Amino acid sequence: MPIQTVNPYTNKVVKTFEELTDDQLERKIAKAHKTYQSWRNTPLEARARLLQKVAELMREKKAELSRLITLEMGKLIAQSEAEIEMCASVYDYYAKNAAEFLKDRPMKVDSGKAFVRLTSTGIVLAVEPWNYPFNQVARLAAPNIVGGNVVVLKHASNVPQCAAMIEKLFKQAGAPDGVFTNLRIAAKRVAKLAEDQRITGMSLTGSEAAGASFAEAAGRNIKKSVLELGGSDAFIVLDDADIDLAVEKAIAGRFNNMGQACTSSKRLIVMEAVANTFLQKFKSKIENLKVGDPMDRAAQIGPLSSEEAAKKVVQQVTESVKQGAKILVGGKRIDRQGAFMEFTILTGIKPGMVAYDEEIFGPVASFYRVKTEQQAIELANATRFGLGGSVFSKDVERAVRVANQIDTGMVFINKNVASQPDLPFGGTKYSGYGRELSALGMEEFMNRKLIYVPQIEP
Ligand SMILES: O=CCCCC(=O)O
Repeated sequence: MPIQTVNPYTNKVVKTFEELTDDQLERKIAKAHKTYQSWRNTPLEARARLLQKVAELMREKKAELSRLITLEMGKLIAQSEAEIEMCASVYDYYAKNAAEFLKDRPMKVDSGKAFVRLTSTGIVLAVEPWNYPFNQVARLAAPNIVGGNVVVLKHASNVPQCAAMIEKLFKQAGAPDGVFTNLRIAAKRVAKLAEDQRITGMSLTGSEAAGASFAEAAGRNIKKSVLELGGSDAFIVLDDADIDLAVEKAIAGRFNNMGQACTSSKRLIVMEAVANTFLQKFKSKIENLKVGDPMDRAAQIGPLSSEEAAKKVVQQVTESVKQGAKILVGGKRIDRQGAFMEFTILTGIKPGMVAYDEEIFGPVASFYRVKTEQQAIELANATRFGLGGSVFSKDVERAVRVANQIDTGMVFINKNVASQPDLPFGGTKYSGYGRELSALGMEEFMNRKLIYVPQIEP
């Protein structure tokens, strides 16, 4: 994959970038390593101030940064702005809470004194995806940098300008060279980086296949890794749900970012008693939306991230239809230039069909009817993925009881899954392991060091 900006609204190449040579790469890692020696000893207050400054700059430059996201991966401009706001709140959150999260943890011991202290470990390698090109980076960079680690980023090859901009923001905020470093390299060079002893932790958000080879490289080198991979989140609507609320959240959950999120509400599982009402309202809200330039605030449907992405999603739909699924709405490319496809609802999906077995990373809602709560739970769990899920019911205790039986890392009640800085984010099963955000995200690449002072007998 060339490292280049291709505008998915036009499918035109905007700019192509050279990869770093091996020498350049080595110089950047050496610099990051050298900087780590001083950064780890820089007072926490100064590290927190850096994050605050990054947050401020992001808000100041919101219009420019949002346009870059939209240019490179096609997100509707208002959603790009929301990403930048969210991202600034992640930097703020860790700036404000790091001192609390890093407090020594006293241990109960029979004699003497013992505590666990979180200490930094070195360079953390972040391999990040294009779908939230600023926010995915923030969730790894903020807790690690404030914790005293330094970060090197291998970003997706289709968002090189976003990647360069994040490095620039850190510099403008006053970060010493090497605290945050953008590595413009191809994915195939990551395995070699895993062998580098200066790199002490590795985090990847991406596909299951990329995660497996990344974890293998980390494992061979006895390195801690965190994986945030795909998902097939169930969006369960129980028979006592507020249907208008459920419809509103299902639209956001499935179609925000053109359905290109690991936590998109990919499977709508609705109890028979309310299924027709839900489906009719859901369908009516996605018909007759305005298709257009994602830079134009009036557009409601923009392009997918690339021509290949749009082709793949339409092909998954076509294959599912050949296998017996039905298209209720959409299902096709939109007849215009750019990586466009229609918002789609699929019904009649059965095990063995592509739509049942694979993650569909685009604007396709898979609709299922179930008769009972138990069937909803079983269907929700009938996937290799275990990232998130939602349960809708006016009876919160009932919803929590259902949530408790869903095998995922996160379940939201009466809300679509969406990250926020103070909630842990991550999955189980083939969706990966480890957590980002909240206090848990702060610990992944820190050393939980025991310090024990025995009682010296006089
Ligand atoms: O692909 C992962 C998307 C995460 C979306 C979020 O941060 O809510």
